[in-house]
Amino acid sequence: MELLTAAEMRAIERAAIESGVATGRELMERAGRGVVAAILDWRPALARAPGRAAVLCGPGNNGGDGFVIARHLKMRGWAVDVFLLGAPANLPPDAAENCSLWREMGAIRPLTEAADGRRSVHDLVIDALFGTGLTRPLEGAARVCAARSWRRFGGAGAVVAVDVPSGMCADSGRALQAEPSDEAAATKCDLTVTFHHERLGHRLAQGPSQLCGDVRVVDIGLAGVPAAAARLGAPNRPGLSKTIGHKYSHGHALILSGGVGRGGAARLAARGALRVGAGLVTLAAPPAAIIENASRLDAIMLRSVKGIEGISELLVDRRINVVALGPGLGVGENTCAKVGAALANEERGAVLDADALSSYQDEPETLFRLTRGRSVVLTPHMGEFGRLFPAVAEKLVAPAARGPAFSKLDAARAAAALAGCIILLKGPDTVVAAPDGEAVVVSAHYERACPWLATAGAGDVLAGMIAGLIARGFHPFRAAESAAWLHQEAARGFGPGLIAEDIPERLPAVFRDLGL
Ligand SMILES: NC(=O)C1=CN([C@@H]2O[C@H](COP(=O)(O)OP(=O)(O)OC[C@H]3O[C@@H](n4cnc5c(N)ncnc54)[C@H](OP(=O)(O)O)[C@@H]3O)[C@@H](O)[C@H]2O)[C@@H](O)CC1
Ligand SMILES: Nc1ncnc2c1ncn2[C@@H]1O[C@H](COP(=O)(O)OP(=O)(O)O)[C@@H](O)[C@H]1O
Ligand SMILES: [K+]
Repeated sequence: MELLTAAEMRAIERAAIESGVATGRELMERAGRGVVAAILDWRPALARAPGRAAVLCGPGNNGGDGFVIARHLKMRGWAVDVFLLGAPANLPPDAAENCSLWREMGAIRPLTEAADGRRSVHDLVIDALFGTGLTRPLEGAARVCAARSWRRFGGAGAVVAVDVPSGMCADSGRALQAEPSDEAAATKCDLTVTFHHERLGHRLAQGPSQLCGDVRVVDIGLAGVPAAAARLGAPNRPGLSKTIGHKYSHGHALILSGGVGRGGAARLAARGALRVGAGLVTLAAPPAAIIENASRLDAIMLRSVKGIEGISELLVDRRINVVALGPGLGVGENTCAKVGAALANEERGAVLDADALSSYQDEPETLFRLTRGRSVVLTPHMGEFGRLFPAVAEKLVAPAARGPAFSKLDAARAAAALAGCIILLKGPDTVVAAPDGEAVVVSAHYERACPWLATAGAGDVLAGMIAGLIARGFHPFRAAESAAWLHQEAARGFGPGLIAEDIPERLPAVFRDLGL
């Protein structure tokens, strides 16, 4: 499923209008009617017993949708109070037409009346203040209404956003704020109803975690999506099945381990690589750590390697087609030397995580010279990302003062362009991006929420799973996308109480559910 920016959605709408598929009025009618149908489907009790609704209309076409919604609710027997920000005379044409139609059915009150402090008497509040046209932070009555939504409008049954919660940037999922000292303001909704395809903001940052509530997509008869649009990440099911071949045809992954007492992270990664289906997995440990690892490993092979030369000697074996390193290695020059050895052969894939990333915090460009144009995946969490890409991270943490705001997807794309390889930027809204701009959001929100993944070692398992899929012949982008999806799915299936060790053990059930 594609995830659109506001500009992409506008272009699709414009193309539909210009080609005569539909007029703007028709699209607005379908949008408003679709929102009402979606709400009543979402909460059937609201369909059985019409109550009282407040519709908050803004000065653009999002407000226009609001007037259509008001009309359809009223036709279904609802008592409807309509509040408008600004004057009817200033509305754009389609919204103005729908405003006139509403005025034949009911009154329009200024938004300031909805913003006053009295307890809401409404069973339903429709937030049609701003949609994809939001350019700056909310002010005045709109800001007060958004703030009231955090208290559920003083007792309202449900708050429903049209397209996006007002105040939230549709491209980034971030609430706009003028100054760092200003609190960001956006409506906190129980349901968001959007059109054609989801926007990126429904999947990134605060969008899914704090603002949108549930999300429903309404078909308004538009067709097509731009080729460059981002997608929702998926598991690449056909590539995951194993039908033919012996163990060597499924690749050989090498995981580099830390020293004595520091091998847990590498063992977790190795287990992830093996369970995801790599034909062979070898863990390479310093001689002093061999007994410790031998007592913990069976199917995973173990090799003793002494220093950087030891790693290079092992990597003479061309059948080892991917190396994963970083977890448990420690930050410093020695780890940089290991990265150099791991990346010496251009044909081999690599996954760099944790200390393999942080070791380059003083000289990220040294790392990028090694990774550019290579089959490499970097898997930073936000902290590691900030060390490698400080200028990019700064844009992401600076207050989003203007829409469209810089997004996590923009950040991952910028980083992939700098490093010249695949970036997987972690979190519940994990983004995978390639230097050519291809990007997916592997979303652990809504029905796929799995907050139990925020546990020590989960990232190490993910690095191993990516390596395992690269070993199996996946393109590094697909490996990162599929592994992140499987990782979440394993956590989702296991549920509360999950620890990192459980993730690889859950993969067989995930594969069975995929029908493999
Ligand atoms: N695309 C489609 O296919 C379809 C789109 N549809 C609907 O249209 C919506 C997009 O409509 P839209 O472009 O008119 O933008 P919208 O969000 O209503 O706001 C723009 C107005 O707000 C103003 N403004 C901005 N920020 C502000 C602030 N902080 N405080 C105050 N003012 C602010 C801005 O003024 P300006 O920035 O120019 O000063 C402008 O006047 C979309 O979300 C969907 O609901 C559907 O009907 C059917 C199909
Ligand atoms: N709230 C969350 N919901 C879903 N996944 C999460 C959440 N928080 C973290 N994750 C995922 O858990 C993993 C944690 O990795 P990381 O931060 O590297 O931890 P560690 O270094 O301890 O292994 C990442 O894959 C990340 O995307
Ligand atoms: K809205």
